[in-house]
Amino acid sequence: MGGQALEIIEYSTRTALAEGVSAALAAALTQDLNTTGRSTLAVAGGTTPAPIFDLLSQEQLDWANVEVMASDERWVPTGNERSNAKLIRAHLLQGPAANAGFIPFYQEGLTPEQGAAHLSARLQNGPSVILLGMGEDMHTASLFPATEGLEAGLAADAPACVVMRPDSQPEARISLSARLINAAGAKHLAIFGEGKRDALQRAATISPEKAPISAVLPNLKVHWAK
Ligand SMILES: O=C1O[C@H](COP(=O)(O)O)[C@@H](O)[C@H](O)[C@H]1O
Repeated sequence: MGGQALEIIEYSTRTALAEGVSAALAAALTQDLNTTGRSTLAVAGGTTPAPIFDLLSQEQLDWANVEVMASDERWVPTGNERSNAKLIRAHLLQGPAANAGFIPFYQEGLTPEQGAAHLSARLQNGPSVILLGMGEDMHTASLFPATEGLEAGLAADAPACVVMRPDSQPEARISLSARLINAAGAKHLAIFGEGKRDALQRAATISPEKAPISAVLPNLKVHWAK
């Protein structure tokens, strides 16, 4: 496998990364709003993006015409500490950005499969702007290596959303498929630490089945800080 060229924007601090990524997302949203009057933003959950959300939420954008969703969700109620929706509500849908719409993935009373089917019907166009995260195991969104459901999530004709039940995780997940992620006009990845940078560089030489992040590398803008 030849490997894919990676352009990594390095920042001297995590704060500088948050400023840079927030500005890049705001610029991509502004471009959409100026050209079509609307935009859709998907964002990672987990431990990395809260400082980016805090800054982005304060941008003076036409948030009423922006719809926000997670790149993936743990199948837990919104009040649960592990809910990505809870993180997004607490850090992104605040201040001016409180005017944005929000598309929740978790639906009380539905199985993950039912939830994914509903979302796939609703999200045919997918997000225009996306902020991804990545684990050291090279998962992105909730496309986890060597997990049932990954083949469907990587397929060229994948539905918008797939269900994943990674052995390493305590609950089922719903993830945007690689097809939908790659359809976004602006794709950003924010990662911290040497371990994730090394993993990303390794992933560029490995198949998506073993390193799902490698399925979304084309046109991906990578932001890294120690
Ligand atoms: O489980 C998840 O993991 C990834 C990476 O999270 P981090 O805590 O290592 O930053 C995240 O991008 C994804 O949205 C989340 O659900």
